[in-house]
Formats: sequence, C-alpha cells, structure tokens
Amino acid sequence: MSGAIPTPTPDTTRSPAPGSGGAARVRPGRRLQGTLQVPGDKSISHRAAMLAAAAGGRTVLESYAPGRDAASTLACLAALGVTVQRPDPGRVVIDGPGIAGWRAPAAPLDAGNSGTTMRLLLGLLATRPFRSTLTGDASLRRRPMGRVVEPLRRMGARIEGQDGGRLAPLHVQGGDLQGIHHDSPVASAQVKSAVLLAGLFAAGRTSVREPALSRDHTERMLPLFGVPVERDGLTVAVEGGRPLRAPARLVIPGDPSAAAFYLAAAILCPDSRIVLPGVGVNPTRTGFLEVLENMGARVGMARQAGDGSAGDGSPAGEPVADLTAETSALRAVTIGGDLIPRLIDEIPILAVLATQARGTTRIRDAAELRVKETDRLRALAEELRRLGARVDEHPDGLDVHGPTPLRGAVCSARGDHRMAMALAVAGLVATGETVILDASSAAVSDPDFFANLRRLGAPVDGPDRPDADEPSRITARAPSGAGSRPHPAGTASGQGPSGAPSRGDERA
Ligand SMILES: O=C(O)C1=C[C@@H](OP(=O)(O)O)[C@@H](O)[C@H](O)C1
Ligand SMILES: C=C(OP(=O)(O)O)C(=O)O
Repeated sequence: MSGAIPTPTPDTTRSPAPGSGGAARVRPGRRLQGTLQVPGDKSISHRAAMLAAAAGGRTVLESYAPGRDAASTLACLAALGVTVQRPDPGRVVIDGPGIAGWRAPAAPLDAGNSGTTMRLLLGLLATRPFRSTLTGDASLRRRPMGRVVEPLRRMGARIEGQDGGRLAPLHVQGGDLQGIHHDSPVASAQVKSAVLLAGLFAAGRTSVREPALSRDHTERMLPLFGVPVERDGLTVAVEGGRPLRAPARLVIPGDPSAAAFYLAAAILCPDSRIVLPGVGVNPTRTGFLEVLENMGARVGMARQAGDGSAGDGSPAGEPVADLTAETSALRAVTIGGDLIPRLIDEIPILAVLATQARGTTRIRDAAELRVKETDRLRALAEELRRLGARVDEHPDGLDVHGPTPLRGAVCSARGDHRMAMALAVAGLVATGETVILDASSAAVSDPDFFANLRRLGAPVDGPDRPDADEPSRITARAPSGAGSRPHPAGTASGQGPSGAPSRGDERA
C-alpha cells in the first residue's frame, strides 16, 4: 500500500477575473428535474470521422460530438484535403477520398487539447508517404506520445519529436509499414487504436495485446467499414490492405462520460430525478454505472433493442440505453484493477460523489490520470480540499473520506474539461457560492454543460457558448423509450471484461 502524498498549501491568492468569461458561479442545488439529450460520444465521433475520411465515399455522421476535441479532428482531416461539411451542429458529412487521396498538409495539424485526435491520427499518418506535423495546446504537448511512437516506429514509420519523440510536436514521414504484434504495457484505447489504424494500411497482420480491456469502439466500428477484426481474449488483430467502405450513415450514441456529470448532479441534489435518453452503454464504458449501483445510488438503465453487434441494425455497432438517476444516499466503495479503464474519465466525478458517501472511498491503479489534460489526481486532491473535502493523494489514486459538508470557495478547473464539470457538481452540494475558474474548458467535451445544468434547475451561471440557451435540447416529460436522438438499437451485455490489472506508470 502506498503512502499518502502531502499537498502544498492551496494558492488562495487567485480570484476570478471580474467579468471573465471563463468562470462559472454555482450555488446549492435542489430539485433537478427533466429529460436531457447528452452530447454524442466523443470517442466514437473521432473514430467515425477518421475512418470515414480514410474510406472511399460519403458518410453522414448523425449526433456528432459537439465539443472542441471532436472539432479538432474534423479540422485536421480538412487540412489533409478531405471534404468535411457540417450542415447543422449535429450532422457531419464526410466525402472520403480514400486514404490514398489524403494530401500533405500545408501547415502543422493542430489537435488542440485532444489526446485521441493526436494519437489516432498519428497511426493513420504513419502510413502516408508524405511528411506531416502534429501539434496541440500546452497540455497536449506535455502528454506522453512515446507509447504510440514506439510501436509505429517498429512498423517502419519515421517519427521525430521533442524528447526523442516522446512529446509533441511530432513530425512523421510515413510510408510502407509492416504489420507487428504490440504488447501494450498500458490499457489504453488510444494506443490500441493507433496501432490498429496503422495496421489497416500495413503489410500483413497487426495485433495488439493490452493488459486489461479498454474501450473497444474501434474494434466495433471497423466491421461497419468492411474490415473484419479478430479478437482472442485481450488480443485484437487486423489484416492490412483491405479497402475501407463508407457505411453511408452512422448514428453516434450519447456519451456516457458526459452523462456521468448530470447523473451525479441528480444523485447529490435533494428531490431530483432526471432522464437521459439514448446513452451508449458499451460494457467497456459502463464501469461508472456499476460503481454507482455499488454505492447505493438510485440509477436506472432501460436498454433499447439489439445488442449493438454489426448487422443487427445498430449503426455505430454500439448498445444504447435510457438512463435515469434520483436523489440517493451513498456509501463508500473501493475501486481498482480492470475496472479502471472502464471508468477512466469518470474518476473526477466519482471523487466528488465520494465526498458525500458514508466511509472512505479508495481509488487505486489509476496513475494514468496523472497524464490526462492535467494531473487529475493532484488536481482533484487540491481543488476538492479547497471546498472542504477530506482527500488523501496516493501515487496511483485517492482516498476520499465522507460524508463531508462542502463549502463554497474559489477553485480552478486547471484547463481540464472534466475538472470543470466535476467542480461544478461539487458546487451544487457546497454551501454558499462556488466559483470555478477556467470553467470554459468544459466546452472541450460538452459546450452546453452549464446551460443544460441550468435547464435542469441548477443555480449555475455560465460560461456558455452564445447559442447555449436555445431550448430544444430539454423537455420536462419522461421519455417514451426513445429520445429525439436517432438511436442505434442495442442492449448491453452487462458482462464486465476481465484481464490483468492495468498499469498506469508509463510516462514515455
Ligand atoms: O480512445 C479514446 O477515445 C479514449 C481513451 C482514453 O484514453 P487512453 O487511451 O489514453 O486511456 C480516454 O481517457 C480518452 O478520454 C478517450
Ligand atoms: C482524456 C480525455 O480525452 P483525450 O485523451 O482525448 O484528450 C478526456 O476526454 O477525458
């Protein structure tokens, strides 16, 4: 068992810049009610756009993720000569020239804040016979890229970058790659996907083994583009050289990682009940829902028809459900091991829930959080303590002691969208006013987050995007089983994956 890490004294000198568009103000919440369409899944949107661009023919993507990360992927594809149109905010039309039609970009490709954009696109660019540069914002330029550069170099790609290619900007000169087997030391869907995407255009077979199952959206989507994928336990493989066929239309399910913040808000605020129709419930993403149940939360999942497998009519190959959450008393839980990759992006909001749960919640095997948009373990420990929470930081996790009354204070999202949203939910259970600096970073994944919270009845002020008050996304009625999103049909198996514990200690 690792020892707790002491935290430096909080910086109390920071205060919100007057009139700053980047801050949010949150007061105690009660009676959150309504039905809310969550944004389209960010992970699935990145993959759908990249595969559509690499295929020949037109693909229409419905309910494409609205945030800045998914927009970064579209901008990079357009810079590679792919025709990308967005006739309305939820719909993206991609006329794929086939990957052979991609052209050397005139300027560095900017992945912004998006790790998924940089790592997955690097896999595809490694197969192109031209030189390109991938860069990103200051946060992304600190995140480890060696984990994808190393296997791609072994396949034959020439990649240079800061710190020997461990950090962006990355310069890639691709060409004829050879398929490899990659034993990934980290349970990362980005690593797995980058290598498999390169493998699509490499000679022979490419396989990846991961230490625990990470999200499997790439594997589910490839057959929809005409490429079979073989799975044997924790190993997944593709044969190179098969042309990608555009599937005409893909419907992106609601994002369970975005849903998590609204579910948590309803669970924590008195007299609340909300409904989220059409949320993806792929078992590699539902760890959070399982933990909520173990904490005693009143959450419901009404699965839609089909199992999400290719050919059953579910356009993105993903199971979908309508989720509900009600005000609940919570008890502490211990989480770690194989569960971590299945709720990796939900740990910030789980830590907030844990402040209100009876007992000590222990989170372990989660050192990967230190290499996300910010060091999320450090950020959670320090920012939640500002609100009065009792949190011990460990090298690979947190202990959160609850229940602890929170009090409003000035805290910072540190440029991390998931921190912004987690702190906003914490503010709803804190006394007085909570000010969240840098809250506009929520737009990286959910630009309507603050407006949506307000529509559910939460006393929250901005920052909102200019059109965030258009009223079409929320109604007061319960769903009839299908929301306004065109749903992929499907049900979750509810079966958790198994495998060796994930390792989060890699920094390369
Ligand atoms: O493949 C993806 O779409 C993602 C994989 C995860 O990252 P890692 O693969 O680095 O664990 C996750 O944290 C990220 O938000 C999205
Ligand atoms: C880690 C995340 O995304 P990415 O790695 O794509 O930046 C996230 O969305 O929480």
